[in-house]
Amino acid sequence: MTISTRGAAQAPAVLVLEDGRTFRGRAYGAVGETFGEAVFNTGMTGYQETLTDPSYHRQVVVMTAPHVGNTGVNDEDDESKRIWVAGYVVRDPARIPSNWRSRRTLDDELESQGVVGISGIDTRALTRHLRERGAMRVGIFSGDALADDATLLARVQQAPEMKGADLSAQVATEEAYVVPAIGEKKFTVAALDLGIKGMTPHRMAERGIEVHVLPATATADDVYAVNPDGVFLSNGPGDPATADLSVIKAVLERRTPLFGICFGNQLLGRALGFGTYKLKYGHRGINQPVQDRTTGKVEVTAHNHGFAVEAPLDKVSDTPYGRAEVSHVCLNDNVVEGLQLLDQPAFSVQYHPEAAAGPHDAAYLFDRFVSLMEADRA
Ligand SMILES: NC(=O)CC[C@H](N)C(=O)O
Repeated sequence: MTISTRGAAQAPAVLVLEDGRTFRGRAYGAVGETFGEAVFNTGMTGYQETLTDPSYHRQVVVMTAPHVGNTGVNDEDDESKRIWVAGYVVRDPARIPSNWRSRRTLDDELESQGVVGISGIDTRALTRHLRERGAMRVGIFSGDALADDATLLARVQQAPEMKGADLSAQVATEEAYVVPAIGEKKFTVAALDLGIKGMTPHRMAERGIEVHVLPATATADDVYAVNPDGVFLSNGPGDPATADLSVIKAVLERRTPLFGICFGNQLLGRALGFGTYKLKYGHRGINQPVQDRTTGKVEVTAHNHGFAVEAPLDKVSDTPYGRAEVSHVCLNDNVVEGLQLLDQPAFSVQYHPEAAAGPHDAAYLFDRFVSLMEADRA
């Protein structure tokens, strides 16, 4: 058992929002300074998956769950090779992790990976502030980085914004790699890594798909070099308005079965001619209600998105690649959560059917992708 000796003994830390609101607490993880976009995640479980989700690159994540770190850090649940969040904000860190898989404490893991965090602040007040004012830039400062409030505020206001940020290439693999099919191989999929989570190729592999994960900079020639039955567009950080759409357009031209998740949904939307916009504070958590309008069924789903597609909910749209419609919608706020083309085998969702962490209600979407590839072959 590892007992954290820190907690209240930690150095003072301060969190400064770009509108000047300030919260004082204790350093959690590394001591130092960090900047990013302040966003809140409402998941009661799954902090290890959250921390290692590359889509959180350059974001400071505020956990609304008041007690974080209870199950420590294990060697199985990482979604990528490292922690990506730019900073971490918790109310009450667990000092004694308790789980049969736990190998390290969360604060030790944050410290060893150099992730600056803060604990002991009123995360409910901070979340309500972000909900009312919207996601905004933030800084966390401790140790030598502490200074007077005006100096810290000026530094936060100089940090880069999320709008306009082109980040996929910073988090994606540089080299292509293959995730083999589990059991009999039935299909080959080329997956564009825009910030992919490890569970996603695994969910495909479980269905007999050999997944060729390609760098974010892959060209259409790279995609077709693997002779794919289908193409997959991953999740990823940053503003979808900055992404290059040439590969997606080439795939749509050739009518290859296409499935996208999250950033992938936004890029498919943009390739179809829809806009994307920044939500006020985004959807981040594992209990978001979504309706699949193609079946009427409601599913509880995992989300992590700050941008969304702007597409008409009440009519079929004509696009350069045929008719398209909104297939999924969030029941909390009517945000577009999925798109499907009616004249060719392409669809996408704004949320996370790979469910790491999260409920498994949306796993059928991987089966839908398999069905499209089967039909395309027939
Ligand atoms: N998880 C994702 O793919 C996030 C997509 C995009 N960066 C957003 O915040 O909306």
